[in-house]
Amino acid sequence: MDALLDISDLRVAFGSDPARAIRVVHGIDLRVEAGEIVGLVGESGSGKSVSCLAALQLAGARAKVTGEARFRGTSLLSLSEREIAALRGRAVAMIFQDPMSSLNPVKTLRAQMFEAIRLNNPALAKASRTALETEAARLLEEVGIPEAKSRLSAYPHQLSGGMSQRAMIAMMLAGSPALLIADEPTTALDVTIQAQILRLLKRLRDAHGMSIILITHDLGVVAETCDRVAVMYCGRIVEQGPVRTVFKAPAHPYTRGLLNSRPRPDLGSARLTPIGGVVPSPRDLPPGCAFGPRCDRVSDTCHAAVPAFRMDGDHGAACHHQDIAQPMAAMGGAS
Ligand SMILES: Nc1ncnc2c1ncn2[C@@H]1O[C@H](COP(=O)(O)OP(=O)(O)OP(=O)(O)O)[C@@H](O)[C@H]1O
Ligand code: NI
Repeated sequence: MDALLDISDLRVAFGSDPARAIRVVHGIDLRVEAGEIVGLVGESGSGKSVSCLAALQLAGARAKVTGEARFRGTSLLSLSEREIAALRGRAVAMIFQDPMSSLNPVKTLRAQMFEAIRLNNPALAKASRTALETEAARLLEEVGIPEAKSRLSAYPHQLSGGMSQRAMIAMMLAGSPALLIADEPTTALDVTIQAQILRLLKRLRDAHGMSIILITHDLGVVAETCDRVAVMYCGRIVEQGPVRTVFKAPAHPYTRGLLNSRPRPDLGSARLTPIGGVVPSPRDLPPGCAFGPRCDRVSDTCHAAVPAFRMDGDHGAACHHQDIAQPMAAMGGAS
């Protein structure tokens, strides 16, 4: 059966002159099944956002995108602007880190909810004010905004960060999307609110069978929320698999590094071991494996060739030394 979303060999470069274009995504493969929550992790600049934006034709006019991104079998990259615009919001929705910047500061929640409903729910495109009001209140209640009807007159600045993100999620639900791409949706929120929003996303998946791609820096968020995880480094997916498997027995040294550097309040900050070195710039990638210069297992082979991605069952990695994959016994797995 077709996956809900099937990205294959997706490449993104920026710049109009092909000879001088900066290549930032180097051929990624990612499948998302119906009802699945897939985490996309990696340090800043690894290409998480650009990959998702490119698949939806949102990477901007300067982006040169090749490869394939199929949604329910339809090739997204070959849709016309009108066709993809119709799909965005309805079948596929995106939410971002800073809900405040996505909300219009001079419009009430009511006006913005009505707009989202009219635009993304064809059945209510010409609905009466009463019908829109009922639907807006229903959506706000679904995302856990109490006394929804009375909140509709609020302006964005009257909502807390958590409430704003809930409101954004309510607007996105107006179109009943099958896939939600959530780009760092909780990074700007404090820990308690973050946990509430993540629980909300899981509840929406359970209630509607919605698939979610959750972009995050935070492996704790992945462990809590995701079924599968894909780890990106310098524009490539270097490891992917079920969250449990990847946390218990990471096959790529970069994944092991991320797991080791994850803050573990239970162990005290003394256990924090950051990955040495810095992420190379996409203008200046090292030859061979891009993680080579930071890797404790690096060998001549690593500098000579980019390692191919090898899948073993449902878990795979791109490392010349992945046979050295070791259980993360000391980490306690995905608790
Ligand atoms: N419009 C653009 N023009 C040129 N380069 C871009 C553009 N957008 C992104 N990039 C570059 O593409 C690379 C990947 O960026 P991207 O935003 O996808 O990273 P990310 O993994 O989402 O990081 P973060 O965690 O910081 O959001 C970066 O080197 C970035 O500078
Ligand atoms: Ni990003």
